[in-house]
Amino acid sequence: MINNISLCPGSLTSLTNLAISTKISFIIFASILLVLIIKFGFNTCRKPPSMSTNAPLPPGPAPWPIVGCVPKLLRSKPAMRWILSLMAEMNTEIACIRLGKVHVIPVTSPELAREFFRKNDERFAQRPKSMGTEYMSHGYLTTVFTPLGDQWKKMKRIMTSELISPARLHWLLVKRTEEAKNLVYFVYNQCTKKSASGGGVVDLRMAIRQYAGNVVRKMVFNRRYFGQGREDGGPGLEEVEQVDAIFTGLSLCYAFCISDYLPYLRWFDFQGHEKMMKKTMKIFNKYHDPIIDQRIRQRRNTNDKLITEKKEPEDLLDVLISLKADGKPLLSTEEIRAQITELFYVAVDNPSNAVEWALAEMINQPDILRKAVEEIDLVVGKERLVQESDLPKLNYMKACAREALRLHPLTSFNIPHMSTADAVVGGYSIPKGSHVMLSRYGLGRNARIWDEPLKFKPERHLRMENGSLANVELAEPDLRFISFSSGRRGCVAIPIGSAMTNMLLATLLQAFDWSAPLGDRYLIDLSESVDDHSMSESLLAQAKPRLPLCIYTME
Ligand code: HEM
Repeated sequence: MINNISLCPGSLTSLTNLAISTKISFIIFASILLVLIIKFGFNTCRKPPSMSTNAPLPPGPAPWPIVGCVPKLLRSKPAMRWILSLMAEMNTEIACIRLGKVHVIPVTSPELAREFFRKNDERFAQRPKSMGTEYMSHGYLTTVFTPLGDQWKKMKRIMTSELISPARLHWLLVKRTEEAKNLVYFVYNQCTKKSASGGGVVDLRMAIRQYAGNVVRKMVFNRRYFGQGREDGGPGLEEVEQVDAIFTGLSLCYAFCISDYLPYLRWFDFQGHEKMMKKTMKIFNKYHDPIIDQRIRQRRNTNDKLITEKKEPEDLLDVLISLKADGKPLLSTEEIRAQITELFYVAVDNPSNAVEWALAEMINQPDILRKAVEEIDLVVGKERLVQESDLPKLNYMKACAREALRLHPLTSFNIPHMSTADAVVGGYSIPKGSHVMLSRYGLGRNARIWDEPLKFKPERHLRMENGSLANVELAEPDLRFISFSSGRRGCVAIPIGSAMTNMLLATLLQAFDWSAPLGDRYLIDLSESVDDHSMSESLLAQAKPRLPLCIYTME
C-alpha cells in the first residue's frame, strides 16, 4: 500500500521531476493540438490527403487533428457497434472514420464490396499490421495475417499445395470422420447420463467448439487430447483452455486497439489488449511447443538434416517438418509453430459459431428443423451416420448453415484489407493506406439486398436448376454477405471450411431430436453478446437420441 512506502529524498525528487515532466508533455501535446485546430479547423481534416482527385472522402464524423476520432472511439464501446450505428444514423453504406492517420473505411454495400475486392482487388490486397496479428503470426511468419510479400507467398503456397490440397484433405478424411463419431458419442453421454428417459440438456456450445478444435488437433497433431482426456469423449481442461484462447485471441486481433492507429502509445497498453494477447499466446505455446519440438527432434538430426528413412507423415505437423528446399528443411521451427497456431485460429471460430446459431434458430422454428431432419433421413437413412460424401444431396441442411453464416457472423467486420495506392471507389476517394473493412454483419443484414433480413429463412438460398434443387454452397463470391470473402486475400480453404460446418450441423441433426431446455413451448433466447455477435449465452438444448444404439458407441 502506498502509505507503507517510505521514500528517500532522492526518489522524492525524481517523482517530483516525473510529475513536472508529465505536466510539461501534456501542456506541449495540448498546445500543439490547439494550434493545429486553430490552423486547420475540423472540416479540412475531412479532405483526402494530397490526392490528385476531387472526389470526396466517404461520409463520416469530423476527426480531430492528429488523433482523429480515437477519443470518440474510446467513449463509444464497443467500437464495432458504434461504427455500425453511426453508418445507420448517416444512412450510408460506406463511411470514413479517421483514427490517428488511418482512414478506416467500413462498407455494407455488396456493389461497393465487389468494386473493392474484384475490380480493384490488387490495390486492396494488403493486410494492415496490428498489435494482435503481430503476436498471432509470430511476427508475420504465416499466411492469413501476414502482409503481401515473399513470406506470405511462401506460406500461402505451402497452405494450398501441401496442407489443404484436395489430395491432402482426402487423406485426412478418416480423422474428420472419427471426430464426427466422437461428437455423437460425447453428446449421447451428456444427455443420457442426466435422465432416465434417455434425453437431457446438453451444453451445445461446448460440444460444438470442441468438435471443431478436435478436428484441427487431429489433422495437425494426430491427437484429440493434449493431456489425459475424458472417457466420455468430452474435452479435458487443456482442450477447453486452448479453445477459449482461440476465441480470446481472435477477439483481440482487430479490436480497434488504440496503438494500431497511434503507435507511439503502444508502450502504455491503455486497453490492456497486449497483456491479454501475450497471455493467450502463452497458452498455445504451452500445449503446442513440446509436441512440435519433440517431433522435430525425431524427424531432423542435429545438423538440421531431415532423417529421410522415417515413416510416412501421420499428420500436418509431419508434413510441415518434412518440406524441403535444396535438401534443407523449408520451414524453421518458428515458422512451423506460427503456421500451426494460425490453423487453429482460422478453422475453429466460423464453423462453430454458425452451427450454434443455426441450431438455436431451428429449435425456435421447428418446421425448419423438421424439414432438415427429413432430408437427412431420406438421403442417409437411420442405419449409419451422415458422411461428407452425402453433403451434395443435403441442400436444405446446407441452406440452413448458409443462412446462419449470413445472419449471424461472429465478427462485425471481415479481416481488414489495406490499400497500396490511392483509389476512387464508388465515386469516393480512398487514400493509400486506408483500412477497408467489409461489414459481415451489415452486408448480411442489408435490407436493400435481403427480403426480411432479420429472419432466419433457409428457403431464400434454394434455387431450381433443370427441374431439381441447385447445389447450395456456403461460399458467396458475389459478396452479398461474407462467408469466405473473395479475391486474392479470400479464404483458400472453402472445401474444408464448408465440410466442417456442414458435417457438424448434419451430424447433430441426424443423431438427436432437439428442443428448448424447458420444453417445446419455450423459445431459445437469441440475443447477442455485447462485444461480438456470438450468442450471449451458451446454447443449451434438450437432446434425445434418434438412431440405433450401436451408432452411439466408439468401436
Ligand atoms: C467455415 C470456415 C471458414 C470461414 C467462414 C472462413 C472465412 C475466411 C475469411 C472471411 C477470410 C478473410 C478473407 C479476406 O480477407 O477477404 C479467410 C481467410 C483465410 N482463410 Fe478462411 N475461413 C474458414 C475456414 C478456414 C480454414 C479451415 C482454413 C485453413 C485450413 C482457412 C484458411 C484461410 C486462409 C489461409 C486465409 C487467408 C488468405 C490470405 O490472406 O492470403 N480458413 N477465411
